[in-house]
Amino acid sequence: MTVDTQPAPRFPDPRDFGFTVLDEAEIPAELTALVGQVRSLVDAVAHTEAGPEALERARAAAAEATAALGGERRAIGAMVRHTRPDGGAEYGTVTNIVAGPTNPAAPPLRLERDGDGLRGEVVLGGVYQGPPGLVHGGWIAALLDQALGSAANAAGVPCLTAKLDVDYRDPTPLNVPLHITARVTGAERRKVFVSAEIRHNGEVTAEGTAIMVRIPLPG
Ligand SMILES: CCCCCCCCCC(=O)SCCNC(=O)CCNC(=O)[C@H](O)C(C)(C)COP(=O)(O)OP(=O)(O)OC[C@H]1O[C@@H](n2cnc3c(N)ncnc32)[C@H](O)[C@@H]1OP(=O)(O)O
Repeated sequence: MTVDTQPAPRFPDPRDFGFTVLDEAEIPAELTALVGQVRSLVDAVAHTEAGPEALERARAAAAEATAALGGERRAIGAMVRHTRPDGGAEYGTVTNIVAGPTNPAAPPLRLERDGDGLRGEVVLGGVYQGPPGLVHGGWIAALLDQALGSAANAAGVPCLTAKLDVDYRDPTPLNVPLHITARVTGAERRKVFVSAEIRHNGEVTAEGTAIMVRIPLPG
């Protein structure tokens, strides 16, 4: 493989390309608490065996909570900036389905730099179930895609996934810590090659490799 490009040291500021960006510190604590509460609600609803009266009370309370938000919506594409301890900035969409801090449907997965790559830990509960007691294969792919994309983007250039390969090596259990690692393994022209693993108790349950393609930026 020819490695003929070097990653740029800094990811471009999305504001320069017309995106709204908020700093993660600007997310109100009340919103973070609400997101956590809704995650608990989704888990409770998915697994409830409550009777009709309790279900109707819960539905009415949920409708009231929806109305309380007043229809004020953040724009699609809004981004959030995470400032690393070294002062560098990382960006993601604020409602990213895997890692978005305001998305109750996101587990969420938080990835931190670790040497040349990224690592993170996540616990997926019953709402991520596929086969009995196991994480849905599509969500395993989603976790890997996020880790792979984040590793490529952490190298400093915006990329999109062009090709994703997932090797499901062992069942991935629910309700246990899953350790995720990802790293860039090479680059060739606009292609960035990345590799990631999900481990439980030190054993690899799934591996992913991807070809990410760098997006040409205006100017
Ligand atoms: C900001 C923080 C982000 C946080 C992480 C987010 C993680 C989530 C990541 C995602 O889920 S991204 C969303 C899913 N992916 C997409 O929606 C991408 C859809 N596809 C496209 O938009 C285009 O196909 C793409 C930009 C990937 C490539 O189109 P281009 O027209 O720009 O590229 P082109 O066809 O010129 O190919 C450039 C190189 O890539 C190679 N390539 C393109 N598609 C490929 C493919 N599918 N498989 C293998 N190689 C591929 C192609 O062969 C070529 O290689 P060479 O330089 O060797 O000639």
